[in-house]
Amino acid sequence: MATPSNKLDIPLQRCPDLYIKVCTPKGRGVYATKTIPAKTVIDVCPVLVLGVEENKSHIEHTSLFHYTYNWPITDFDGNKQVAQAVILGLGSMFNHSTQDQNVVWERDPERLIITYRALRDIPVGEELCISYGSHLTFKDADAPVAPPPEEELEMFNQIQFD
Ligand SMILES: C[S@@+](CC[C@H](N)C(=O)[O-])C[C@H]1O[C@@H](n2cnc3c(N)ncnc32)[C@H](O)[C@@H]1O
Repeated sequence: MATPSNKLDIPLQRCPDLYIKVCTPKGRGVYATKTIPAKTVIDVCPVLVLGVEENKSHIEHTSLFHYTYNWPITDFDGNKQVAQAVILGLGSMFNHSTQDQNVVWERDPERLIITYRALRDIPVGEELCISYGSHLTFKDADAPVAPPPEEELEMFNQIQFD
């Protein structure tokens, strides 16, 4: 058996208890086939960092735009910039959840990978979701539904007089 010998080599790890469900309200998504314990490594994904110009001139005009992550880089003059990166492996399949994120991710800029881990126990059948932050480019299928105004007023009255 060969093991990685260089410290920059990347041992891969993917949780096997997953499947991609198609035709969900968010398109395709990653779901658990078994309960996944908190802190389990879900996937280690290599990334492809795009040049800032390449991204602006080309990628932003394609569907790939909806799959890229911000990626901090330092240019040749030592200036810090935010580039974009395409995440290979399962990373590009995780949908967003505002209220029920159950997967966290961590960049490794030196080795050009992202590691995804379970934030808590994920029960069988649940979708694995990350957070894309607060600037979404689509209508959030998980957004909390605001109560109709009369119901809101009733709730307010209850809080005041109960
Ligand atoms: C990185 S892709 C995720 C995989 C994608 N669902 C697919 O089928 O290829 C990001 C896209 O998924 C969809 N998506 C992710 N989270 C969503 C959410 N909370 N509500 C609605 N659509 C979502 C949006 O179309 C978004 O541009």
